[in-house]
Amino acid sequence: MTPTPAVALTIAGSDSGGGAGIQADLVTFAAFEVHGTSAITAVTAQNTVGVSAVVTIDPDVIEAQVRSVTDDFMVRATKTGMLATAPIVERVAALAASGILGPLVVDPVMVSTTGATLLDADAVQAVRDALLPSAALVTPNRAEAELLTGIAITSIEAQRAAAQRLVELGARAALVKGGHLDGPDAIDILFDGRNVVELRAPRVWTRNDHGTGCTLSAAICACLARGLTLPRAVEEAKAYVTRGLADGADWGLGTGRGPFSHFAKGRPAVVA
Ligand SMILES: Nc1ncnc2c1ncn2[C@@H]1O[C@H](COP(=O)(O)OP(=O)(O)OP(=O)(O)O)[C@@H](O)[C@H]1O
Ligand SMILES: Cc1ncc(COP(=O)(O)O)c(N)n1
Repeated sequence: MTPTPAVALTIAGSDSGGGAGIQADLVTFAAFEVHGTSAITAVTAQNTVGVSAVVTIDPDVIEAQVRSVTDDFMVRATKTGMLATAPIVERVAALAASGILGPLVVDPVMVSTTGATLLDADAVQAVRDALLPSAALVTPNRAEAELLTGIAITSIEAQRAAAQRLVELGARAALVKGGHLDGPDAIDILFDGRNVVELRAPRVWTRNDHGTGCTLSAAICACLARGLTLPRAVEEAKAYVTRGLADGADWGLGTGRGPFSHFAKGRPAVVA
């Protein structure tokens, strides 16, 4: 029999194409043998080519979903994804500040791989001012780190500077991802307020990279729920992403930026 799993919560948007958002998060939680719960912030009509419609959910209904989960389950860690609007960011930040979410991984989703806006312009400031102070970790990609810090990310040194700035802004730790920088390796920089760690993996040449950011933050969240330290959680999550990208590199799902593979053989090597 499988022992009772740890519980993680994702507060994010739905991707009808199943590549990113809530769908990627729940599949990733399951891969790490963590029970996944969810609060949906927005419904997107989306596929590998684009986003054709977005409906945001009333903050009261988002809060009700969160409280339904936290009133009944022991949530060990939470991640946020697409938060869409400033009022949603502010409501989620208030829930986080009240202490019911456990360690919070903030993936500051702003634009989809296919170029659609997933966070209103006026919500960026709410992420910076209200949400970052509750984050155990914030995981921006290049463009998100630039918007949040004002630092142009053109090098590893700039990634380090941005990670340090994000910690100054209130996050306990920052992972500035390098998937959108050039070079033979995909290099992410983790700063936990004391140490800088460089995570490096060979770049996989593929068009199937839709959902990698969601998957990375969900995998970190799952590992935190299982009791791993932050550096170990990030290391395990990065390995999961690299393996999945390679596994699905030649897939032909959809005609655009295809979904990431969660079917790589072998279980994630997580020991709590
Ligand atoms: N082609 C690649 N090969 C290997 N690793 C990659 C590749 N692209 C991205 N990564 C890794 O995947 C993770 C997500 O990084 P990225 O910078 O792409 O974030 P993102 O833009 O939020 O993701 P998404 O592609 O879902 O929008 C990081 O660990 C990054 O280093
Ligand atoms: C609902 C939702 N959440 C997040 C993303 C970002 O993922 P990606 O950058 O891979 O498109 C997305 N496209 N849709």
